[in-house]
Amino acid sequence: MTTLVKTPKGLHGEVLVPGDKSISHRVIMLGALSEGETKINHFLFSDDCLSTVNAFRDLGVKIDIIDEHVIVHGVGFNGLEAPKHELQMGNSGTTTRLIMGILSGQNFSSELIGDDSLSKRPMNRVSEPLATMGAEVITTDGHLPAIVNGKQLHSTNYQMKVASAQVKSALIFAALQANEPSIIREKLPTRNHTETMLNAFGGKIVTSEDQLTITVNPQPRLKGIDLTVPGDISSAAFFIAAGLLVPNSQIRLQRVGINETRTGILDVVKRMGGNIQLENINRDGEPLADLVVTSSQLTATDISAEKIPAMIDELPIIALLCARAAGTSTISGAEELRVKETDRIAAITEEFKKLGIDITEKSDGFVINGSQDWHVESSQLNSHGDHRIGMTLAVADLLVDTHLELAGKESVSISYPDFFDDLARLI
Ligand SMILES: O=C(O)C1=C[C@@H](OP(=O)(O)O)[C@@H](O)[C@H](O)C1
Ligand SMILES: C=C(OP(=O)(O)O)C(=O)O
Repeated sequence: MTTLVKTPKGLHGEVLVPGDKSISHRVIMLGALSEGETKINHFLFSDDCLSTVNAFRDLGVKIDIIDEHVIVHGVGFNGLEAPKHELQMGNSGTTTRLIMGILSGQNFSSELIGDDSLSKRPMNRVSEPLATMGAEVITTDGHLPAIVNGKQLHSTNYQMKVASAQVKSALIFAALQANEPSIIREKLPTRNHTETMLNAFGGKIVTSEDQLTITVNPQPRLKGIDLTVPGDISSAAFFIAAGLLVPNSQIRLQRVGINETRTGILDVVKRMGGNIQLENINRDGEPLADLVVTSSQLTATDISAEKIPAMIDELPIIALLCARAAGTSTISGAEELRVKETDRIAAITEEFKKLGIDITEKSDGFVINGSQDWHVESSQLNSHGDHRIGMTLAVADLLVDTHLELAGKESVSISYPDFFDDLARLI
């Protein structure tokens, strides 16, 4: 891979990890639905989050970007305007599914379109539960393009069928516009940013002690806030792996979000014997810490369904940790990976085999026999247009002497436009 020095002698330095993608999407949405201004620091300027910014601009919301800061001039739930053309969702599943919940309760219709990858991803997981509230989301055989015909919504008491923060959040956004309180029951706890952020904006969302039942009180008057977005642990994950796997490394990852619905990777690394120290922990609002990562010898682990939501986007890079660890690791209950930007189970298996990794594809995950000694079978790697596969392969490149080519490396701009620059600075 042209930008990198082969097999570096160790990675050293600090990375200010870019803003959290999930939180960046939500702060634009909540800011738009609030009264007054929302001022955002450390917003993630990546393609996915810009899809959210552009969609809300198309809905009549003024959003200023001044230097590195974003100011959303909120219009309230009743202030969105009918878009003059289709809303372009780009590659972003989060934008699409959350906005469906918002648009379902408006008094106009909207059409949502997306790129080829997004147009293959399932949308009936959102349109069907929304229909229990009287919403009308008309998909194309369960996919985009979709038309959302805004309706007066009523409350729901809904048991979720998939463990998905996107589906949960769509239902919460719709429930805010309903006439009575709604109850949403999760299968497994998923990231809770919508709930915690809504409460910070003045909403009343109550989560049960086991995190599985969410009660949404409708018709809140939301007020804009000032927010500094924490670093994205899903982006930090690539440097966590690089720091652990490249011998003689020590890296400090600054101001990373450590919300416990997202830190599955930290638990896995600990179980595998990896050395990550948390420093400068700050628990005002979304918790943050610096992560200090030191090269470690890893041992194999098993990851099953109940652990998956807290590390769903980190599974490609966790699979790489397993590929380097001593022993046989299994990842199961991860069938959701098949409906991400690409089929991540198939893509990881195909690309890891090129690297000489002993990996077996399962319907819901992998079995991986780890080794420090891979015999590269093909140097022509492919991101499959998926940012997380691309960054995983870039970390793998640090571990082999063979010159590798990565097709589709530009896909990193979906969540981490400066990824290759930040990596190069550590070498
Ligand atoms: O709500 C969110 O911000 C996200 C939820 C997850 O998707 P699912 O809800 O489909 O699990 C995750 O994979 C995605 O990157 C971001
Ligand atoms: C799955 C992801 O995002 P989204 O669903 O928003 O496209 C991701 O970022 O890995």
